[in-house]
Amino acid sequence: MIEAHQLTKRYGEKTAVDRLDFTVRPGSVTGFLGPNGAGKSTTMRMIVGLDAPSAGTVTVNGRRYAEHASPLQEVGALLEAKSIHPGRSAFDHLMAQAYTHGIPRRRVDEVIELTGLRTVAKKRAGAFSLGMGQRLGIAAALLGDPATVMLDEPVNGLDPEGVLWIRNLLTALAAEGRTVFVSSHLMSEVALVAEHLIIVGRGRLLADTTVQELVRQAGGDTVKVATADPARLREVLAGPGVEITGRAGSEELQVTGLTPRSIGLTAAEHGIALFELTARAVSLEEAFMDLTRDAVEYHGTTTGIETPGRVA
Ligand SMILES: Nc1ncnc2c1ncn2[C@@H]1O[C@H](COP(=O)(O)OP(=O)(O)OP(=O)(O)O)[C@@H](O)[C@H]1O
Repeated sequence: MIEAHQLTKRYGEKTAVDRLDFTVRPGSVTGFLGPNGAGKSTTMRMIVGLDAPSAGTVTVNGRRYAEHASPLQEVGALLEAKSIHPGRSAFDHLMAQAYTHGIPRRRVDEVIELTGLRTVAKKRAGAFSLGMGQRLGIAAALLGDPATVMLDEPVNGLDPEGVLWIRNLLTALAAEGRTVFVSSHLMSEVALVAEHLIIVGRGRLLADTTVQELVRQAGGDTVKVATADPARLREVLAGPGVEITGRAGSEELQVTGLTPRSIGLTAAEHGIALFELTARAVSLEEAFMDLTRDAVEYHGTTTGIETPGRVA
């Protein structure tokens, strides 16, 4: 479990992390999302004591990282800046870490197996591909068999096979009851593994939510219906929990609270012809962009490319 209370980091004038409050719980994957520069890496560095908070606190399993007798057994982290000796083999790198933390050799063999590094374990880490280097970083993070696993942008630059491997690994670690905290600036990627989402922008907490809830808040699932008689269709569809909008004079209606199937059946019952019946799920990417639009530091200036607006 990771708990942040009013966590703040200032670099001179710049507030990189601004009074963050959040809890990351065991047993599921929590996505840590935000545009570039939102403060994700800084927050993660503070979690493992690599940066000191300017104010507030963050604890792992109830204590600050530095207060744990065996921190590697509490939290395993893959952060962006890696410190792997390029001349050393993957095995030697892991052994060196294990040795300094009182971890048995058996565990080194286990993490090598778990991360699929067996065939390259004796090769120089400096000659590793990005994907192999990432696996080695994850092997190191898992060395202490930690209850909490934290990965900063783990799929950056990986090929589809590597992305899939990490996705499955994260799901498996959470299923074992671990706390899994993973950062990304891509909603589509996180939505595939995470249940819980912590979204930040310019250092501030923008949302502490679930994937489902975010979709619902963003307008849920809307059905677009086109008919020659929108006024009558409105009448027959009206009911509790049903919301219908549409511009005056337009053949198009936007309906929430009904499935395309029930709209089609009701229209048929009343002899109303439909020209179009399209389910339009609000994409998570759109919901995320809506939420973070004001927090993006650098907007492109290309005209004519716009994010599709939300359906009211
Ligand atoms: N050591 C530092 N000195 C000064 N400013 C810093 C330092 N580290 C980070 N920052 C600034 O703090 C802000 C947050 O940076 P951080 O790297 O935590 O964001 P991020 O969400 O991880 O972004 P990205 O997705 O690009 O990695 C940025 O504006 C960054 O420039």
